[in-house]
Amino acid sequence: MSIIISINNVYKSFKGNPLFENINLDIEKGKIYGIVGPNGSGKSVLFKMICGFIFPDKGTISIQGSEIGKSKRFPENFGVIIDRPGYIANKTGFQNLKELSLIRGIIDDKQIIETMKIVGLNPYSNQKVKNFSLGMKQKLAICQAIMEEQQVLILDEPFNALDMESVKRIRNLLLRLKEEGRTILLTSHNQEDINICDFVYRINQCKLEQIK
Ligand SMILES: Nc1ncnc2c1ncn2[C@@H]1O[C@H](COP(=O)(O)OP(=O)(O)OP(=O)(O)O)[C@@H](O)[C@H]1O
Repeated sequence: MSIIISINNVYKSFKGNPLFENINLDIEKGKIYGIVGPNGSGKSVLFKMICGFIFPDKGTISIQGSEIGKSKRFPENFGVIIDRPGYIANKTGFQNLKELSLIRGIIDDKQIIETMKIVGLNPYSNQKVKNFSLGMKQKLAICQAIMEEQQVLILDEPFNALDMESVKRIRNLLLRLKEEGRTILLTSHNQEDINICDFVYRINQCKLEQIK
């Protein structure tokens, strides 16, 4: 068993209100983890701490053995959807993904086009992102999270705003990515989405309670 993310005795509060008290979790490579809990229970905060966007008050989070700290960069090889990504409104979906791909410079146009087709977006469309529906923007967010074959996917409500057929398509895609050995953490309020998870944890009274 290979542990890719390790959460150790993490405590996090905002303005004296605790969200997490001494939580521990080891995330195994090549599995899908679901995090559930009511609105405001801390799902997004947990994901932000794993990505190093915010820091625990106490405890540590390690990615493949190296601790995320204030001096460390965003973990490499993470594909992330947390909050809605900012897009360049006057550019097409392809142009937006192309801009993002230039940051790391590791994929070519063909890979962007392939990824767009996989999620059900037309890579050749002239439609600008400002005219995209919510579901189309969500598909674009999924594209940026997976297009560089990121090995860990941190997906906060990835099925948001998707129609039923698209939800099925993305669920199957995530299962396929898992078979390739990618590790996926997701949140959802829908039980059927949670069914694709190997392990499920519920945030309950500031703890992570395993329910699957
Ligand atoms: N930067 C911040 N400063 C202060 N409070 C914050 C901050 N970020 C999150 N919170 C608070 O932490 C709590 C948990 O927020 P979070 O967004 O993680 O909830 P969630 O479980 O993802 O909810 P939802 O299901 O609605 O998406 C909320 O009460 C929120 O107001």
